[in-house]
Order: sequence, then C-alpha cells, then structure tokens
Amino acid sequence: MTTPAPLTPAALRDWPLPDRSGSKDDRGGVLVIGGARPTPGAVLLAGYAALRVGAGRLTLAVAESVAPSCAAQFPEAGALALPERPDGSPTGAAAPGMDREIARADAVIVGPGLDEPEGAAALLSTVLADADGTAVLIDAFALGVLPGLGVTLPAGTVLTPNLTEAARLLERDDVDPELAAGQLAARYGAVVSCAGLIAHPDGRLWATASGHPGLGTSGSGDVLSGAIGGLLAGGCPPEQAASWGTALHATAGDRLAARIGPLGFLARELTEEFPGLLVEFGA
Ligand SMILES: NC(=O)C1=CN([C@@H]2O[C@H](COP(=O)(O)OP(=O)(O)OC[C@H]3O[C@@H](n4cnc5c(N)ncnc54)[C@H](O)[C@@H]3O)[C@@H](O)[C@H]2O)[C@@H](O)CC1
Ligand SMILES: Nc1ncnc2c1ncn2[C@@H]1O[C@H](COP(=O)(O)OP(=O)(O)O)[C@@H](O)[C@H]1O
Repeated sequence: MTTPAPLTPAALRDWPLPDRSGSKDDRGGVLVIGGARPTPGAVLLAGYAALRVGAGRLTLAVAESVAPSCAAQFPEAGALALPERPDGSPTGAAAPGMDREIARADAVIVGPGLDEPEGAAALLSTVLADADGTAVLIDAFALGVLPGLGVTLPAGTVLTPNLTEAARLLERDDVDPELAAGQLAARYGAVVSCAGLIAHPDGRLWATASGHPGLGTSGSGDVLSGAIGGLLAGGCPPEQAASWGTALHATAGDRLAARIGPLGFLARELTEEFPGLLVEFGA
C-alpha cells in the first residue's frame, strides 16, 4: 500500500495558488446543484465555502419551492429553480437556463442536499453531458447513483465520499480509508478526497496533517465539497484543489476546536477560517 505524503503547509506550497488579483471572472464561477426541499442548507453551506476560498461568482440550483428563500438567505448568489416532485425532491429535469449556467461555470458541484436516486441520476447525467471542459465535483447522493450510470468521468473529476458513501461505491459494509480512497480513484479515474486522504488515479496519495473529531458534524461534508469546488473554479488543478480544500477544512476544524471547544462548532463556522488560512498556507 502507498504511504500517504503528509500535506504540511510546506508541501501545500509546492502547488502555488493561481493569481488571485484579477476580477471576479478571473477567480471563477461555481454552480452548486442539489438542495431538495428538506435539505436546501447543504447547497448554502457548499456555496459559503466556495466564496470563502475566493470563487468570484456563485449560482445555486435548488428545488423550485425553496429557490426564493435560498436567494433571499444568500444575497451573494444567484438561484436556479429545479422542477420538483410533490415531496420536494428535484425531478432531475434541468432548471430553465441550467445548460447556460453549466457552460458558463468554471466548476460544477453536484449532489449536496439531494435525497432521491432518480432525480440525482438525471441531474448528474445532465452535468456530465454539458460540462465541456468545466471542472466537476460529485458529492453526497450524486455519488450513490454513480455506479448505476456506468459512465466514464471526464478527466479531473473530483469525488468527495464520506466513509458510508465510499463503502457503498465499493460495495462493502465498511472500508479502510486509505485503501478506499486509492481504489475509488483508480476505479473512476478521478481525484478522491475521503476522510482526510486525497488519492490521484495515478496512485499518488496525500494525507492531511490535522483533522479533528468535531469535523464530524452536520454539513461538514457540504463545506468540504464547496471549498474544493471553489478552488477548482479559481483554476487549481484537481489534486491541488482537493489537497488544499481538505487541508483548509481540517485545519479550520483544529482552530475552531482550540478556540470554541472540541465539539459543537458549526459547519458554517469552518468557512470563516478559510480566507485567513489561505493567506497562511500560501505565504
Ligand atoms: N443543512 C442541510 O441541508 C444538510 C444536508 N445534508 C444532505 O443530506 C443528504 C443526506 O445525507 P446523509 O449523510 O443523511 O445520507 P444517507 O445516510 O441518507 O445516505 C448516505 C449516502 O448513501 C447513498 N445513498 C443512500 N440511499 C441511496 C439510494 N437509495 N440510492 C443511491 N444512493 C443512496 C448516497 O450517496 C448518500 O449520500 C445529503 O445530500 C447531504 O448533502 C447533510 O450534509 C447535512 C446538512
Ligand atoms: N472524527 C473525525 N476526525 C477527523 N476528521 C473528520 C472526522 N469526522 C469528519 N472528519 C472530516 O470531515 C470530512 C467531512 O465529514 P463527514 O462526516 O464525512 O461528512 P458528510 O457526512 O457531511 O459528507 C471528512 O471527510 C473528514 O475529512
């Protein structure tokens, strides 16, 4: 088994951040697709994280009944209304204008807050068909439907499974994180961030030097995918976006645990640490 290379601040600096002095268009647009009526918050959390790592533009595609409240709650973001079933799950039909938004985005995150396989499969298929050169990150319920789609993912796709999702993808009851990250990267030809490990399909493996149990909190994975998606949109290669995003998330957890207490910090509070940590990591 490959020994993971530790993602110390010095190792992260081997990948310099892209120039961040330009306009908001230079720093990239993120489209987050997810948000069933019962779980619109997942998309908001991913969106906060994407903007906090410096993405220039943000659009949230969520179930139509919650699109107006998401737009009101998040004035920095645009909203697209996904057609939904009576129970509030997106049907999988594209929102009006979604093809234009996918083409215009620099990174698309699909999955946070979806809660039903058919809609998730249809939305993921649309993203994969329309994302011509756009970076794609697949998370949460969109991961659960990936094996059934039988597609080859575009090079550079990023997957962010939690351990339950990794086990499901590998058809096991439980998994060893290091083995699972590497196996998923090889199977899907994708960069994988799972439980603080980052695996590249060519066999390279990295591990964050930090990470706190307090990170196991509702919405934590949504923040992780938003951070990685925001860095992808800003022009980072997928292994850098996954490594920097995972290290930012883990270190933010350490900082909050030290300041607030070991448990009980909120996923959204992680995002507030990101701008300062980016400066520290990049210095
Ligand atoms: N504030 C919010 O709105 C929050 C929303 N969240 C969202 O809630 C959703 C559910 O998260 P849980 O961790 O409870 O997920 P579950 O424990 O229900 O499922 C875990 C994973 O198993 C897979 N899966 C489960 N049933 C499946 C099926 N029938 N077909 C295919 N795949 C299936 C999916 O990949 C899923 O993400 C996610 O979309 C997540 O983003 C959570 O992250 C918590 C916060
Ligand atoms: N107990 C823990 N110790 C260290 N890191 C953790 C712990 N729990 C979660 N994390 C980190 O937070 C990330 C997201 O948490 P997780 O609970 O897997 O997300 P979600 O279920 O919301 O997708 C994990 O990939 C891991 O990096």
